Amino acid sequence: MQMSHALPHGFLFLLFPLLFISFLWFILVWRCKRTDRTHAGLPLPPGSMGWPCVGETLQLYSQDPNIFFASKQKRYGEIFKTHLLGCPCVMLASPEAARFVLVTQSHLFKPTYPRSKEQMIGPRALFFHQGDYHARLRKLVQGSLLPEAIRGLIPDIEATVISMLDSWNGSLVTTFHAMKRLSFDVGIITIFGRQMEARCKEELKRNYIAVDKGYNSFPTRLPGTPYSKAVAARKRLSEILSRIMKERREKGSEEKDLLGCFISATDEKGEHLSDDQIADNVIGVLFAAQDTTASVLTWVLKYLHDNPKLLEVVKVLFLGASSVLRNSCLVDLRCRPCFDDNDCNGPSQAEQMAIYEANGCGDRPLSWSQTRSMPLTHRVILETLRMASIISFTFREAVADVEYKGYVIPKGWKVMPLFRNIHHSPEFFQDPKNFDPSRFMTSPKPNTFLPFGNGVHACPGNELAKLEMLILVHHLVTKYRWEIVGTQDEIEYAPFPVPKRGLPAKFSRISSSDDLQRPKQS
Ligand code: HEM
Repeated sequence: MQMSHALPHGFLFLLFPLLFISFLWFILVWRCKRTDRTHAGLPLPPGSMGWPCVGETLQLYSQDPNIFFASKQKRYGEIFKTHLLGCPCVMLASPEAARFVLVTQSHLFKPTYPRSKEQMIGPRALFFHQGDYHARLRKLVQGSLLPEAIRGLIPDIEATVISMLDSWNGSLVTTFHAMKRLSFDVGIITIFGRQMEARCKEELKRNYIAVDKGYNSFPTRLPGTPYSKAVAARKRLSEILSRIMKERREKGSEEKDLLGCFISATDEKGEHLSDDQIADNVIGVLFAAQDTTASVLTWVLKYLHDNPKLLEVVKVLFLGASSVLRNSCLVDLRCRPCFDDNDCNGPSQAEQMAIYEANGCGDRPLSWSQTRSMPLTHRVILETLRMASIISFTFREAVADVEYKGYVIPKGWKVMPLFRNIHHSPEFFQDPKNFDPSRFMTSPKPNTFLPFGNGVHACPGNELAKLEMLILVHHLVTKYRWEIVGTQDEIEYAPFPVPKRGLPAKFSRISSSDDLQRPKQS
């Protein structure tokens, strides 16, 4: 009796887990088979979906994400599938594929962001949208960021750069944090013009910093967590912005800054944007502008620091000095066309010290045309954008089953054009690991250089970002030297890649008798 009783118990004890595992296995196989079958007979792209539920998320986060993407591309080619953060994804690593998703078939791929991030920035910000609403907002933002619109901002950006550099003099600075402060201030100038009251700016800044801190934290409303503090700060930001808008409307002011454009804009029915729509877009632009520009600026400083001969040439590339240049740059710059006679003849090639001297050693402000005549510095910025590729990829979601090169990208799947893989491919950029601004002497092949994205959502702030960088580099290299402190080659993700610990560096002002006035004749 006892025996016959014991047997079924032991059997059941084993049977239930076995049944449960078989059931899970069946669901998994069935789901895979079903997705493989249901898309017009086309196969899914090659690749691995990893473990049930977690997919390949652990593999991605347990190593440098760029190694994850690069090794996948090596194994599967330019299009492959994976499963990350609970979502099936297709990754695309060719210029042609990036153009397909972002430009030619962009209507089949909508922008997609985690809900918590969308709520934090504001769901009416342009980058969450497609179609008419997006086009309307984009026209306004783009209009305020065109070269004609931003050239008037130079004196204010320059004043901000000069006072910031002065405040760093003699101190140890976390470069990335300092650059964040700079790009925040430039964002404020662009949105609110030069008139903003100091008290109001401080209030905006304090709350914006709280939002920024909570933005990448775990999204829980538990009191005291960075996320819940960020939510409260975000609410206060909306209130502050409503107050500013009310004051402007009451005064009847017709400012031409971005906020002014938002306030005065009407649609075809004559309707204005609501305060919430404006607030979400103001905060959206600040977010889009700050960490991106700050990360790239941090890398510019790192690359210039690591390439002293290049720094020398950026400072002092002056007329008819090709022989001097050759001596100074041949040493380790692998004298390519940009550093020989062809490149240094002609006034457009005289670089930072020449501009500094032409402006009475900094007595007169930079002009727009001077910022357009910094070709080597400009190439340094482009090469930094390529090398650092701070936006390694972007996300879209397929709104229908889409066929690409004989594969199906199923509706609802995330689609990720991999900018960094393209920027680091030897097929498009020879010797891609080498920092070599001269490669931008000729334009890159179409769709191979996408630091600002491409298509309807491409970055409208790219000219402003470059202008800010040119102004900073001008004042930095003509008046300061900087030494990086501590480890130099590790990277951290904040969330964009930046040098470890934000690149701590010591800045010191150079007196006019110092060695920067003329290149060393080595
Ligand atoms: C070096 C600095 C910057 C980089 C690398 C950068 C990069 C990008 C990229 C790659 C996109 C497209 C994202 C996508 O397609 O999913 C984008 C969009 C955007 N960027 Fe930038 N950006 C920078 C600076 C700025 C600045 C300074 C501003 C504004 C002042 C700005 C405003 C925007 C906005 C509003 C969008 C969304 C456009 C839309 O959805 O239509 N960005 N940025």
